[in-house]
Amino acid sequence: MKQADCYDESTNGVVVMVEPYSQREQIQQVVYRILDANLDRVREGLRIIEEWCRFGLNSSQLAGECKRMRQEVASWHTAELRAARDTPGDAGTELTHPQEEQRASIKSLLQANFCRVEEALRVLEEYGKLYRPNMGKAFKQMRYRVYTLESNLMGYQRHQLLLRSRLYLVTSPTENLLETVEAALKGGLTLVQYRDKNADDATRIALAEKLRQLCHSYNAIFIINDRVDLALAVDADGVHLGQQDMPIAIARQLLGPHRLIGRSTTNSDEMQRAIAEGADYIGVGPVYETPTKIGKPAAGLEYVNYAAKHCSIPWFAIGGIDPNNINDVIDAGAQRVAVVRSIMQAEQPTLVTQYFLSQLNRIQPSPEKSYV
Ligand SMILES: Cc1ncc(COP(=O)(O)OP(=O)(O)O)c(N)n1
Ligand SMILES: Cc1nc(C(=O)O)sc1CCOP(=O)(O)O
Ligand SMILES: [Mg+2]
Repeated sequence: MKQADCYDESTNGVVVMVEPYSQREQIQQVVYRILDANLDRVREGLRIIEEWCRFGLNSSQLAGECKRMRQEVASWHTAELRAARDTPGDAGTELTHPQEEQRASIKSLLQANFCRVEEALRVLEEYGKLYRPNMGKAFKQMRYRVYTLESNLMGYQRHQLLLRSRLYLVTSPTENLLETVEAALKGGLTLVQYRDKNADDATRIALAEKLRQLCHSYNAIFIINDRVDLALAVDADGVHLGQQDMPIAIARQLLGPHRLIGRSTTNSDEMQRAIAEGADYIGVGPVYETPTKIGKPAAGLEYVNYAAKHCSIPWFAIGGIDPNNINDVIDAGAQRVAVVRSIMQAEQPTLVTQYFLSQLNRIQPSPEKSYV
């Protein structure tokens, strides 16, 4: 109705007959309500994402992009759209999905809100065409900006976590793989690589899916050893490639700019090539000879020392590192280490993880050198 329904206090109970909306006007009101609700939805979702960019990632660039989009959305939220709001009459306000009540991680919280924003933008794009000639186009463009923001944010987030990660667990096949990895995650581990040289692909995919979920529920990075196709299949955070594995340039083409690529290196030439080819991190080793990689001669603490002086990207000393020699490796200049047996074969993986981290966290983080 355009005026008070039937009873109006201002007329002391005198019934005022009002002219009903025409069918066309009723439809217009519905469109206004849809636009009003979805403009709010986009702004709320962007605000939730913006808070993480600002306080969680300290990224004024990503937070600024969220803010600019919120302001643009606000400029479309006219008084007539707001006036159409009818919250008590909205049949959708009580509909919630059980997953809205619970979020497993920051990643799933962000993904849920990106999804909400993108859906609402699509609604604004379609119904907006009925309201203003250029509204559909404006929200289509914004939807693409949000896709770009999502991809940048997820990539940035991964990279930040890589920079903060001091300990890297490379798994070996065992019956209680998930339990052992979870125990290490409970000890504060933030970087895991799934490595199994012998399992068939079906087994690898099934285990990798479970490991990815587990790692992400602890806000840890999940990497696949050797296989770019498996990394894509299970939506891993990246891949680790040795000198005989796929060239980095091809892996980058397949994985896109935001997933991580690690490379094994044994000497300064391999290190410098890996950096030039765009690796996100390198393995530096074997520091000591190890039964986990039979036949690979030790590169020794000298190479660790070289990496400490010359490596411009995050690097992990690997090979034969255990609680007894970790301090020698640290003294040679390592700030990050990768281990297999020390955690996979530990009786108490949580305690061993905590011990490694306690030693590694004693070192002041020095920025990666900007020269090689
Ligand atoms: C962190 C890390 N560093 C080195 C390796 C070894 O990779 P590669 O040389 O390809 O040997 P395999 O692991 O495939 O046997 C690694 N996996 N992780
Ligand atoms: C998988 C691997 N790569 C290495 C390299 O130097 O490239 S050493 C290594 C095995 C490390 O196992 P552990 O911690 O049990 O010694
Ligand atoms: Mg390999």
